Amino acid sequence: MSSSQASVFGLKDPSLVKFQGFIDGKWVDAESGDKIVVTNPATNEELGTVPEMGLAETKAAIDAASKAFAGWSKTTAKHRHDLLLNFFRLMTEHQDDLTRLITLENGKPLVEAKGENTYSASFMEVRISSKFDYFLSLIQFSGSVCKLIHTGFFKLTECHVAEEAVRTYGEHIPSAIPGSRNIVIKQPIGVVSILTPWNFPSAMITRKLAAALAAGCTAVIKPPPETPFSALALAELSRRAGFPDGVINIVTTLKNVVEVGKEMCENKVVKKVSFTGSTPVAKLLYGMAASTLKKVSLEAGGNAPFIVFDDANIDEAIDAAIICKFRGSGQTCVCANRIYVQANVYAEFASRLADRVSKFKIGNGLEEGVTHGPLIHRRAVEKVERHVNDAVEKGAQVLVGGKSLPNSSFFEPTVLSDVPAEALINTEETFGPLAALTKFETEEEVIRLANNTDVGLAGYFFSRDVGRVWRVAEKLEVGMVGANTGFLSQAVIPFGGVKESGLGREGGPHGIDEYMNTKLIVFGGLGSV
Ligand SMILES: O=CCCC(=O)O
Repeated sequence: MSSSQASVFGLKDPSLVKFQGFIDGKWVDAESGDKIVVTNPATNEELGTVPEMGLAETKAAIDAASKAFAGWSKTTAKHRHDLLLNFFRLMTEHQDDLTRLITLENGKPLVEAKGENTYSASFMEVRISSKFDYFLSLIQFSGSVCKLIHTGFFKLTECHVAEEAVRTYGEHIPSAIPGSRNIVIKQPIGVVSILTPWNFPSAMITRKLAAALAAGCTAVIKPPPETPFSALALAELSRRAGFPDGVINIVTTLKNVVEVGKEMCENKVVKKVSFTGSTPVAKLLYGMAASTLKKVSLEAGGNAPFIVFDDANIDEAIDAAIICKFRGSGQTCVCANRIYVQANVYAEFASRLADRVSKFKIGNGLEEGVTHGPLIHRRAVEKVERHVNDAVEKGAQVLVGGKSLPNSSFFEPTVLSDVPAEALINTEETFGPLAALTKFETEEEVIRLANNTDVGLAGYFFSRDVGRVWRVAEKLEVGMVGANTGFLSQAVIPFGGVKESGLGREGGPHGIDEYMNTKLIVFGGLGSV
């Protein structure tokens, strides 16, 4: 592709738009010459193409990562930390362009895409003001959410993923054997395969990559075919930041995804697989990685309950439901999927939520005033449609929205009330802008409903009763609980789920550990010293 083709993206720095994969520090096409067409989900217009890579390119990328590991794993933690900070600064410097790329290929409005870039960069380094920027973007997005900001939040963000590079401490364990010492050290695990989804084209890469790089690992990344341009721009910035050839490699694929994924999970050289996506795919990859007993981090599907008790602050609960349900047009793995509201406050909550949702403006995320973009493709729209129709057939009422826009990837932000327990939405993650409200009577009943699912990523609830807050937080079968908040995501938290939502934790000190081996060294022969 020529620079004039890159100019359709309208970036200040068009050289961030890459139409090739990235292997061993070089921009490369597929051996076959085949291409994947990438479209803008808001307009269905073609944005450009990337190579349809296969087994040969995947092996080459793994080989490059393996050669690079020899040198990269021996660099000092301080050196890796400094390069990660360079990466962070470049992501911040090119914020406008990276934001625009996310909107163009994913569809989310610019204000949200900017929030994603800030979030994404924060995996490299968290600045206090950068998290503040993220919340500002949410304020614009949701109206009156500013009440969610409190000073304690900023203190929590003073720990950085890049900073964790210099904190991979070992241990000394007093020995049970006379004349010996037990020392435990941490070593980078090796080549890492990273497979990411389209809902966060940038942040789901850096959440894994920053920790891998900080630990001293090298990586082969397979971005999703819907949103490869953000990934390729990150590769370009990693080159500018000074990461050596082969440390970061990107293989783009669509049709060959099965053979590429299999190689990424089964190749003996790869020592760790990190995946974010659906539970069925997580299970497949887990099975493949088992053939060589690789370490895995799997962040899979959620079906988050969002519970409003009648002692809650209803204003705050509504603000939180808006963020929690409609962020990314509902295409976020931690989005509320089932909203349970206690009988006494049900009518008020339902009508006020519907009123707020009726004021959303859907459209092309590049346009001023648009609050919500399209879904990623028509298949995603069809799933939301199926869930709405099923719930309505089973007795639910449409309070607002309920329809798709013809021949497009847009679905009206929707609120359904009186959704029965047997509706599909209660057992499957919708991944769309559909708030499904169900009335409940007692705490015991709602805990049973909330936990009645095979997955357990995030769960949220609102209550001002301190005893209940502790009780419910402990009883929810999820990896992450929002108690009086609908927003959890930060670079420093242990992000991950229980049950069929996955394995492992990403982010902060827990995240870097996933990319390291623990080694014991027993020093003997020390006599009586
Ligand atoms: O969709 C998965 C990740 C969402 C987040 O990090 O907030």
